[in-house]
This record gives sequence, structure tokens and C-alpha cells, in this order.
Amino acid sequence: MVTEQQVARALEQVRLPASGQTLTASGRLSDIVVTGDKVMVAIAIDVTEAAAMEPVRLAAQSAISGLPGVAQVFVSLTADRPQARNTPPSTQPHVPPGRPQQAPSPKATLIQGVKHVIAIASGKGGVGKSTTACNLALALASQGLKIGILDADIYGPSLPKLFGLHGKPRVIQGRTLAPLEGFGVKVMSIGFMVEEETPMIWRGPMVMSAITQMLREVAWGELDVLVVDMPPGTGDAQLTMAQATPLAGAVIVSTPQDLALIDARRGVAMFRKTEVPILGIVENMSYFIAPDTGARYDIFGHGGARREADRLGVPFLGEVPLDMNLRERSDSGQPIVATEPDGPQSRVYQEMARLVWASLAGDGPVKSKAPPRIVFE
Ligand SMILES: Nc1ncnc2c1ncn2[C@@H]1O[C@H](COP(=O)(O)OP(=O)(O)OP(=O)(O)O)[C@@H](O)[C@H]1O
Repeated sequence: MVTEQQVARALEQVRLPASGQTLTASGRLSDIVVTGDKVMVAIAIDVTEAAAMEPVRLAAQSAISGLPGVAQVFVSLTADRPQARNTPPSTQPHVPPGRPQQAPSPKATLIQGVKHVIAIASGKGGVGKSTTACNLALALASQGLKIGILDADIYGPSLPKLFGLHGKPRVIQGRTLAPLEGFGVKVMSIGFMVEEETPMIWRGPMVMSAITQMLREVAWGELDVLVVDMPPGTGDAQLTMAQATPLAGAVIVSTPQDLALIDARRGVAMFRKTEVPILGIVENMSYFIAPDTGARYDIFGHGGARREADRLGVPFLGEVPLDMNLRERSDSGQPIVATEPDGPQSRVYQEMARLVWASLAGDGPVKSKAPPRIVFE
């Protein structure tokens, strides 16, 4: 098996054009992550250096690919402090339509063929964000839309399990990977690239670059909506990601408890800060119907998310009950919307999908932002 030291040595052959320093000596390398026959490494850059450093990235890529025992290489450029973060929107340079742009800000770089990218986010972990992302994607697809889903929850990727997908994405050409497909939805997850037991010790910038690669170096083809399952929380990593991903809107998932709702509020604030429209709030694990008696229990309290949505002035997208059937199907890779499309839970997701699509298509409360036109020379 290839070692981190061998990778570091290989990168000594790569020099930075400006200083002539080797990449290894430059202090720009992130941790080198080796898992089996896969190598992942990120090169820290300033956002303004993106174009100038691309040849360095390619050289690093080929230096590592040449090592014995390496099957897949994942080298990415990563800007720790994206421009948008330090620059108030009003002072960002305005690029008129049709004018070439030298160094596109991460936000401006849309994904070719993808009409809308939406984030499914939660202020706190374990509230059912991935379950919602998966079933919402399937519900959108069942309405005849072309849908992809990207697992950006890099610390705990759950889409492979939810969609019952295993195996490695096929390399189509160069670095471009083919997404896997489950129930008519194109699926990409870092979980396809690393073993399940691999500890996810990624540095913040590396997480960002892995996601950027999954957004841009995957042959998504023509999509109406790309659903992004975000990592839970509202910390720095999430904020950076919300800024670097060309989002048309965000769906916030919460359970009804006060504590979860406080976090959901933070989520709404975070997306507002990055000027991403809130498509709505979903209340997951909203109530429980006892299968034997049919009695209803509001285990975590009920209706909190709807009240919070009203208070924040954002749409409420539906209540998903705490349901054993839903959980069992999720855990066995048989998502409920695909395998029991007419059941009561699926109908909640269908309605959610209808509201989300209405917003994206411009018929609902949230208008999708007109994508800026970018021309590369
Ligand atoms: N409505 C529901 N009824 C029953 N079980 C649910 C429901 N929603 C989610 N679950 C279960 O709760 C667990 C956590 O769900 P999920 O992985 O979707 O949450 P998450 O917010 O994405 O978590 P993480 O923060 O770990 O990414 C899973 O086992 C899932 O099957």
C-alpha cells in the first residue's frame, strides 16, 4: 500500500511557478489522506490564484497517479478564506453579462446542465436531514423531474445506505466520475470513495474541496434539481459551503423540540446571511401514531417548526411523523417514497416536493435567483 511519505516525496517533484518552491516545502499541502488505493490531498491557495495553480494541481495529480498501488487520486485546490466571506456583497465586483471573468468567485461558478441546486440542512445532527433529502429527491423525480443528489455530509455520508448503493463511481474521462443511480436519481457520495470504517479526519478546507470536486467533476448531465445533503450544523464549514455552492435555495429540517428549533433558526440565519433563499422548514419526527392502537403521541411536542416558520416568515413544507416503517426502509436502502409511493408518509414528501418545485420554478413564495451569465475566455 502506498504511504503518506511516498506521496509527500512524489510531490517534491512538483514546483510552484511563482516561487519555484516544491509543493511539499511550500507549506500549502493539507494532510495527505491515504485509504487503501485512494489518495486525497488538498493544496491551499488564495482564491485569486485559482487559474495559476491549476497546472500545479494537475502536476500533483499525475505525480501521485504514477506511484505503484494508487488507483484513485483526488487532488484539489482549496481557498480557506473565500472572497465572498470577507467582502460585503455591495463591494464585490460586478461582472456585466457577456464580459469575461478572470477568477470566478466560488459562488458564481454554476454547474453546467444543472438548473437548480438546493441544500437540505439542519441546525443540529440526527434530526433526519438525510432521510428528508433522499425522499424529497425521490418525490421530485416522481413528478417527472431530472434529479441528482449529492452527499455533502462528508463526516457521516448516509446516502449510499439510504439508496442501497455500493461500488465505486466509474471514471468517464480524466477526472470526471459517473454518478451512481438509484430509483431514477443520480447519486454521488464521498461514501462511494472511502471505506465505511475510515475515520473522517478531514481538515475544513479539505472538506470544501472534496465537495467542490463532487459538484463539478461528476457527469451530472441535465438536471432540473441537484439536491445537496449538507453536513449538520451552522459552523464555519457549513457557512463556507453555503457560500461556495451555487444554491438556489435551502430547506431546513428540524424536529419539534425547542432546542432543535433554536438550531433551525440559526440555519435560517446562516442562509440569509449568504443570501440563499429559504425554501421552507420541514418538521421531522413530528408525531407518532401507535401502530396497534392508532393513538397519536406528540413525543417531541408538535407544531414547533410550523410556528417557527411563521415567525421567521418562511414557508412551512410539512410534518413527517416518527415512523418505524420509514426508518426500516431507510436503513435497508428501500426509501419509502420509491417503495411505498402511495403511503401516507410518501404523500407528505410529495407535497413537500410540489412546494419546493413551485418555489424554484417561480410559481411559489420564493423566486429562484436568475443565474449570472459567465463567459470564460
Ligand atoms: N421520520 C422518521 N421516523 C423514524 N425514523 C427516522 C425519521 N427520520 C429519520 N429517522 C431515522 O433517524 C436516524 C437519523 O436520520 P438521518 O440520518 O436522516 O438524520 P441526519 O439529520 O441526516 O443525521 P446526521 O446528522 O447524522 O447526518 C436514521 O436512523 C433515520 O432512519
